[in-house]
Amino acid sequence: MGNFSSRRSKNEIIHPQKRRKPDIVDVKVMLMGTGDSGKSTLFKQLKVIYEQGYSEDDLGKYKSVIYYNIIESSGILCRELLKNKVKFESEQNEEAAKRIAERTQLSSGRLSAHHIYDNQFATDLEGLMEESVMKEIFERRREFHIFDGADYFFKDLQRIREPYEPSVADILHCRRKSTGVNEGGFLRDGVRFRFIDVGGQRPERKKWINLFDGTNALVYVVSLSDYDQKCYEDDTTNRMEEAIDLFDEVCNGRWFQDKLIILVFNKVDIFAEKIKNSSLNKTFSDYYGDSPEEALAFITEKFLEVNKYDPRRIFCRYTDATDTEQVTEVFESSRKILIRSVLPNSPGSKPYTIPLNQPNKKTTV
Ligand SMILES: Nc1nc2c(ncn2[C@@H]2O[C@H](COP(=O)(O)OP(=O)(O)OP(=O)(O)O)[C@@H](O)[C@H]2O)c(=O)[nH]1
Ligand SMILES: [Mg+2]
Repeated sequence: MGNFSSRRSKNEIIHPQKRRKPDIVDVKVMLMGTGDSGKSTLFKQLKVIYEQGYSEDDLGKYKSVIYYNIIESSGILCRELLKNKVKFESEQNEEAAKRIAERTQLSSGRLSAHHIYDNQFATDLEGLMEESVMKEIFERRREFHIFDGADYFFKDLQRIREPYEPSVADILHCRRKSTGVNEGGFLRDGVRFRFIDVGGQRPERKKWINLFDGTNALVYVVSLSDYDQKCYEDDTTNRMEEAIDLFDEVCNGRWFQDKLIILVFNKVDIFAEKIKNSSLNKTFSDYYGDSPEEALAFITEKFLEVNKYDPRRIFCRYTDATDTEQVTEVFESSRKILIRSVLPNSPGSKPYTIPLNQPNKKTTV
């Protein structure tokens, strides 16, 4: 084995002060929450906001994810229509639904997305989206665990026909369930922020504990639109109740008792639409309010009240993870809170003063 230092001549010795790199402080942040809450969407926004964004090459890689999202969702809806023997407006539409149901069967899983999503498929689906029974079932899509980006893509099917190049907005709306660990971040003012994005579905949570070492803060992501939906995993447990239980477990567990916690209430856009027609009282019988603001405050309180430790260390933020402007505001205010927490002696640092339940100003419901 070579001895590297012995090879260095006297002339090469660098003055220690010149050699010293500026101190960089690492801040490790875990992004956690139940499945589908929007963790990876926020994670993708880090690249848009703090890095060089998505290159054409990066965008192209999402093409098959987007096709699979549409294939899977349209298959579920068509099979449901056929199972219920609904009356289509035309025989042509019924035939189209049968073709889609067949081509999206699990046995077609061996075919590539591009192979399934051919011209015939695109024409069938575009035609079906004008069919009234399809429109009706599409309104009920969340009962069948259709991903939240479906509305965005199904309204724009013609653009997705070949030759199709995904946009950044497409990347933010598509859905790929996380099964491993995504790690990324950025360097700002001598602080390297490392964000860890994990899978939130039940089997994925078993892996979380292996990642906690050295964590400085937790960003717990809640999907506000979950309040009237059942879990993908068992189709019986209410999603928001599961998110509250999981938050209880995590924030009171030994790893995060003394850590900074930022609760990000996500999907404000879907929540704002949904709350007009679906009362929170169906899920929480102790809710008696009737405005969206009251509903939001109630949900916030439901999460905060499980915390058994110093309540001032939990900060709440409200956002739509697909909206870069809103997410920038959330990340920037979180970055400041993190710096104050991790580097308490940094210039301009102040003790925590942000009161509980104070939504970030720009976000309205
Ligand atoms: N409309 C809307 N859609 C959102 C929002 N946040 C996330 N989505 C969509 O919700 C779906 C799921 O988001 P993900 O970021 O993949 O969820 P996740 O928490 O990473 O899920 P797992 O990896 O399974 O734990 C995607 O289709 C996103 O585009 C939001 O605030 N508004
Ligand atoms: Mg994910």
